[in-house]
Amino acid sequence: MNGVFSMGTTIVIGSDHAGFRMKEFIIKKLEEAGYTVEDKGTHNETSVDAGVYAVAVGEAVAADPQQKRGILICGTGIGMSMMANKVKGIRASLVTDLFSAKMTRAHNDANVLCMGARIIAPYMAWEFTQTWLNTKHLGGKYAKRVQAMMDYEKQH
Ligand SMILES: O=C(CO)[C@H](O)[C@H](O)[C@H](O)COP(=O)(O)O
Repeated sequence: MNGVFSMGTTIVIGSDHAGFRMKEFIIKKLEEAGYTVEDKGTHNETSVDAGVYAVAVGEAVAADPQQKRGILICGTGIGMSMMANKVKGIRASLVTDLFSAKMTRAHNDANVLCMGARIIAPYMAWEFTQTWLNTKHLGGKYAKRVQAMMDYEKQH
């Protein structure tokens, strides 16, 4: 899907303990905005390993790339983005500012958004999420570059 995210899009979301509260906040905002949300956990603030949730979200998005997009939240967003990018078909992007939230869709066609709950405030995360959901991939030379990434992944 190259266009903006439609209301038919399912948002698959996951966090570790550090991102749990922000995940709950983003789920509430997404549901209020009319999105369908699939919550892969974690479900409380007990310490867990972020990678488990990154893989759960990544695999769900990779299995249904036309209908699903992912959001991952941990303390920094770093481990989540590293792990999610190990899942074939995933272009996960760590975002800490609004410009990056926009460009990661417009130029990179990211299908997973990663954020750090110890870095940004919840309302910033919601602003980034809305921008990310509503920005169209520009296609053209950018699509060619994204395709080169995916071709490399297939060949290795
Ligand atoms: O990158 C991360 C996950 O891979 C995170 O920032 C974690 O949330 C962080 O490392 C968790 O740290 P904690 O000391 O276990 O709370």
